[in-house]
Amino acid sequence: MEFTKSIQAFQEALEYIPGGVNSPVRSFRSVESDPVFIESAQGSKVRDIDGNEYIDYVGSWGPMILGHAHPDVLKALSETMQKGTSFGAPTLLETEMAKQVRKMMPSIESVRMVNSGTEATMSALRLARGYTGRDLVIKFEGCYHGHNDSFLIAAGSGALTFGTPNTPGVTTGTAHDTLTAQFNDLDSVAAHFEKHGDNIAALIIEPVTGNMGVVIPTKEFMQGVRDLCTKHGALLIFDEVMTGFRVAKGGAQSLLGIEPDLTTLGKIIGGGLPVGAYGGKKEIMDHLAPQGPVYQAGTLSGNPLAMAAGLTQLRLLDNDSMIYDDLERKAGMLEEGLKNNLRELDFPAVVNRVGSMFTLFFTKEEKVTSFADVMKCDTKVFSDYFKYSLESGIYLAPSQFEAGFVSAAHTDEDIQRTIEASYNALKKIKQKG
Ligand SMILES: Cc1ncc(COP(=O)(O)O)c(C=O)c1O
Ligand SMILES: N[C@H](C=O)CCC(=O)O
Repeated sequence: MEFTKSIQAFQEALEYIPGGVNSPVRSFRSVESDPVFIESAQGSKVRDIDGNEYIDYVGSWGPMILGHAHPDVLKALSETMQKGTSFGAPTLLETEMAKQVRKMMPSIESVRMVNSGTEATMSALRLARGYTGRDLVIKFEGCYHGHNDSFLIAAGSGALTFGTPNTPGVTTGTAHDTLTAQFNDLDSVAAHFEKHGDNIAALIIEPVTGNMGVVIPTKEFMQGVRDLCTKHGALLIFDEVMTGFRVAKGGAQSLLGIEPDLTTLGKIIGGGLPVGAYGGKKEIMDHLAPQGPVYQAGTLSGNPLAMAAGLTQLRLLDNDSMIYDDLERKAGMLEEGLKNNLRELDFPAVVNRVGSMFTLFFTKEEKVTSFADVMKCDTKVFSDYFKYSLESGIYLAPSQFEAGFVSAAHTDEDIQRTIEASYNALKKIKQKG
């Protein structure tokens, strides 16, 4: 494969954009390469500016559950834009979106639209603080909730990939108000509640993690977390920016059978446009301005183009009775194929998957159920695996600490090609020794 144009484009971008990218995870720095520049995408494939085509498992980091450039989403966008692109005034589309969200995720009685997942979690935390009159928040090591100061403490995703889980620029005071606990370790949560129970406003969690790779919670852990929040009067916030409408139609909360007090959303809800949302019980949401005293606003919030794309995507997901079964079947086929490869080649690694989210962890451990397990992964092996995959036309997230996404547009042939490419990549790594 030729990457000449991408290499040149990156050199130029470095001159004008910090690190050459508008979000750190897009850089291939942690896998010691230059990023490929994408020109177009269709269905399950992305194409770079050198003309190379890849089967895409990044899916714009989650939103593209129907695949790229879905004709219905494009049609909704093109029809909506003829009427104007932003009004800064209420539209019917916003209420339609709120109704659709409540239908698919009934714990969300009332929802406020924002422009990113980061805005959603930032606003949900402010609301939780305003509602409870308390200051502290519990988050989990390795979980990522966007780049708000309060959550860039022991953060996952790019912050973990690039070795800055506690980024400079966050004040000591802010960091002091964030308590960290261990995923799948209820004692670590209980200890905080015992010590600070009457000043904890909220506990925020990725109910299935994606930002340290896919780690699955035990039922006891999640129920225990719910019970501790209820007992101590703290709000339970499920950050479903990644898992919402992804792991199931009703998100991780429907899979786990646990109702959070607030939910944050993003990615899929925008159909590929910049959107976030947060919602929950009306009684809590009514503390937001103008109804209540907690202030949060946005010039472009509920933007008609974003609403049109997101609503179209959500309705397609809601109305197709087979779509989640089909995602499960294809992602299951991929999981089985990857596991067979590992067995055949006697290659130490673990595949974690929930619905259409998966991670292949390069570790000698039997299971990956905690942040400590994730930290034992061999990122050097991942780096080789990533590069061999890319060269054979498979586009993965350039970090061990991320999830891969299967979309409705992936075909069985795409999955088979991916399994073969994975086998070849593992074999090359073994031969290299
Ligand atoms: C679970 C989770 N929360 C929050 C965010 C932040 O969303 P955004 O990148 O849209 O700000 C992300 C992704 O970046 C995420 O995966
Ligand atoms: N892991 C992040 C979100 O899920 C990746 C997206 C980004 O930060 O650009």
